[in-house]
Formats: sequence, structure tokens, C-alpha cells
Amino acid sequence: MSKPVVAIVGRPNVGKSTIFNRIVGERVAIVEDKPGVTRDRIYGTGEWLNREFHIIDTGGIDIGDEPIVRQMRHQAELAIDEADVIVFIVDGKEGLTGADEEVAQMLYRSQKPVVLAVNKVDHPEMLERTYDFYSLGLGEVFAISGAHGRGLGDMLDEVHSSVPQDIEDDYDADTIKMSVIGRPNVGKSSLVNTLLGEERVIVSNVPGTTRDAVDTPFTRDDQDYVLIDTAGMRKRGKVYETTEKYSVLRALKAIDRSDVVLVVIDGYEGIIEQDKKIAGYAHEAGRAVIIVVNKWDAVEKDDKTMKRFEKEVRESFQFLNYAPILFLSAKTKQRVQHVLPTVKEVSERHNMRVPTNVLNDLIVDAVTMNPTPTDHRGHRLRIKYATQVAVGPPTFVLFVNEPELLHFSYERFIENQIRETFDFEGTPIRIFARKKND
Ligand SMILES: Nc1nc2c(ncn2[C@@H]2O[C@H](COP(=O)(O)OP(=O)(O)OP(=O)(O)O)[C@@H](O)[C@H]2O)c(=O)[nH]1
Ligand SMILES: Nc1nc2c(ncn2[C@@H]2O[C@H](COP(=O)(O)OP(=O)(O)OP(=O)(O)O)[C@@H](O)[C@H]2O)c(=O)[nH]1
Repeated sequence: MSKPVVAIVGRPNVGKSTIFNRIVGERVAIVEDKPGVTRDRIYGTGEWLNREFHIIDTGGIDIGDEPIVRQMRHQAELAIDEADVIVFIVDGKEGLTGADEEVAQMLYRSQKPVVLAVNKVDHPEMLERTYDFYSLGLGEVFAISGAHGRGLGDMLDEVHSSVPQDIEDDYDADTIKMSVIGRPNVGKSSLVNTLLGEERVIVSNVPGTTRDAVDTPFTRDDQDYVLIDTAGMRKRGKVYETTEKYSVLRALKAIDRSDVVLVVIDGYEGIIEQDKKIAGYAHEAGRAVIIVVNKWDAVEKDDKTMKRFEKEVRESFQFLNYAPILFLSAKTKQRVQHVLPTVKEVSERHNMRVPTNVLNDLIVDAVTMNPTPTDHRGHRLRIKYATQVAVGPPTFVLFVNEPELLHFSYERFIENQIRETFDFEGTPIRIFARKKND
């Protein structure tokens, strides 16, 4: 199920980041605990009434040195193009401004669902400051205080009920949904074109999903695939589309709807921080991942170049240690024929199930080899049994005496044991501990 996208817009200083942090706060902290994964403060994941959503603070998208009103216009455009629901924040302390009115008109015309929130209403006696904002014509006005966390629940209820019903994907379960992501200019469009132009690929004209994205379904060797959001790669010439932060947003949305993600890096230019960030999202989302080193034709090579680059990839993307690496050239088509078979393989592993008895034998052996940790009180982790509870990605639950005793390093050890026994190349694995009393 794909997550709806909620965008926050509003003038500088109205409290967008404060509200963003309130909504994603704890989750960001959890994510940052994991090694190798970097997060910025503009995209986050929130959850309300059991539904997860992406949230973007458009104020953090750097749109260049422009007068405020123009920047706001770009931010609103971006929100209108990309979001399923827009949260428009205004400042109850300052009151209604001309810039607010201009943005309100754009949002109104877009016909996207808009939730209007008046921030900095820190005390009930300030409620009357919200009345002016009804004149914006956006319906209900939610009084909130980002600083005190007041009113956010009602606001999120409204966000929740404003999510359009038709954003689910409707591909059949056997179709492999894949996307090609990466920073600008690494060759994503070229790779897609080469893949689709390959012999024996039958591209169908079926339009994509109910969303604004344009997907490309095709068939190869009797396997149905769909390339998610290939139109998203087109440059549409809007100011914000050239910014780095925007390309992250596109990637996020595509990742969300995919089973398998091809993370493209530029073999000629090398790896930069932005590549890691984009790859980090694919990993966190639990998708199968293939690392594609493109433009390999342009690299001056000796017999060690590939090994050296591979080492660099492994060091830069430690959290993706399970991902196969393909060196290829979208331009000369060299080794592009390996892409779809690899996509199919990793997709199968992403959906692989391990029999419970085999899994438990493995755990017993693992514990014999490397005893479970104890804490400072001498309490030892005891794993009573394990079971696989989900696929896509394979997810295992260990039933234990005290879940807190399962530390990252032991979890990693168990993961490695699972990987040594079963071929899970290409897919992340999740392991959770649950308390089980005797
Ligand atoms: N009194 C009051 N102040 C708030 C509230 N929410 C945010 N502020 C303050 O307003 C100022 C701006 O908050 P930010 O969250 O940085 O605002 P922003 O809209 O993200 O600002 P930009 O990053 O410039 O776009 C800060 O000084 C906050 O402490 C609130 O609910 N009440
Ligand atoms: N030498 C070489 N050049 C390539 C290869 N693939 C793409 N290019 C070139 O790299 C440039 C960018 O290619 P695109 O396919 O537009 O890259 P993109 O990642 O889709 O770029 P954005 O749309 O900006 O995100 C173009 O000039 C391509 O011709 C390759 O395999 N080898």
C-alpha cells in the first residue's frame, strides 16, 4: 500500500519545522540510530490512526534567492503537484497577510485537499485570532500550537480523512514493480530507455495507476513488470525540479510503490553524499535493492578498477551490504541484459519464506556458536523460538525472555546466520524481538 504524501506550506517563520518535527519527531530519532543511514529534516514519515504518511516541509526545499512571495508560490506549486493533502500553516500571532491570501488562492484553485491550520494559538483566549482566516475560503480553520503540541490531533484527523481514496496501486500481485532512482544526471532515463528498448520486451500502453504518476508496464520472458513513475524523470522545467531536495522527493514516492529499486550511481563521476541518502530511503522502506553503476563505458579501466569501485560502493553503502552490484552502460547497452533477470531474482528472494523448523534449527546452532548476550545484571537473552511473519521484506520475530536484551550486534549476527543459510541476496531482512513468558 503506498503512503499518502502530506506537504506543509506556509510563510517563513510560521512554525512549519516545529510542526513537522512534532509529527515525525520520535521516528526520526529511531531512524538515526541506525548506522549508515542519513536523514534530512525535510522528509519524514508520520503515522496517525494507523496510517503512515510521508510528510514534506516545503519550506526546507531550497528554491533559490527569490523574494518571499515567489518562493512561496514555488513551494505551493510543488505541494500541489506532489502531495495528496496540503497542510497550510498561517501565523495566529501575526494575523492574515497578503502572501497568505495569494497562497490560499493557488491552493483553492488546485482543488487538492487543504487543511488550514492557524499556528501559535498557545492559549484558549487566543482563539479569536483564528476568525479572520475563515475569509481565505478554505473551510474549517484548525487552531494549533506547534510549540505546545496543542490541536495537532484534530488537525491530523482532518488530514487523515482528506486523503483521497484512490491512491492505491492496482497491479496484480505477480507483477514486479520496479523503479530506477538516483540523483540527477546519473543516467536513469537512459537506463529506462535501454531497458524498454531491449529486444523481447513488450511494452504495453496500459496507463498506470490512478495517481498522477505515469507507469510503464511491460513483459519480458513471460514475467510482467512495471516501471514505476518513469514520467517523473522528465524534466518539466519548473524551478524546484532542478533542486536536489526535489529529486529526493521523487525517489521517495517511487520507492514507496516499488518491490525492487535500482539505485543508479554514476561510475564516471563517483559516489557522493546524495547517492547515500537516496539509497538509504530504499533500504529503510524495506525494498529489494540493486546497485547499478552506470556509465562504465566512460571509465578508464585496468584489471583492478571494478574491484576498487566495488570496494568503494560497499564502504559507502554499508547498510546495503545485501544488494548486488551491476556495472553497466545504458549508453552502449553493455551488460544491460542482466538487469531484468537480477530484478526477478531479488524480487523472488524478497518474497521468500523460510520453514519454521529450519529457522529454529538455525537459531539453536547460532546460539551454540555465539552465546546470547547478558546485561549488567547478568540477565541473559533467551530465544525461545523464531518464526517468519512476513515477506517483502522477509521479517522474522524472535520470541525471547526480554526483548531489550537483543542488541544491534546480536541481531546482526542472527541476520548473518540467516543469510549464510538462505540466499537472501538483494533483500533487506527485518528482525524483531517479542516478549514470550514461560
Ligand atoms: N508562540 C509560539 N511560537 C511558535 C510556535 N510554533 C513555532 N513557534 C516559533 O516560531 C518560530 C519559527 O518556527 P519554525 O518552526 O522555525 O518556522 P518555519 O515556518 O519552519 O520557518 P522557516 O524555516 O523560516 O520556513 C520559532 O521561533 C518557533 O519557536 C507556537 O505554536 N507558538
Ligand atoms: N558515457 C555514458 N553516458 C551516459 C550513460 N548513461 C547516460 N549517460 C549520459 O548522462 C547524461 C544524463 O543521462 P540521463 O539519462 O538524462 O540521466 P538522468 O539520471 O535521467 O537525469 P535527470 O533526468 O537529470 O535525473 C546524458 O548526457 C546521457 O547521455 C552511459 O552509460 N555512459
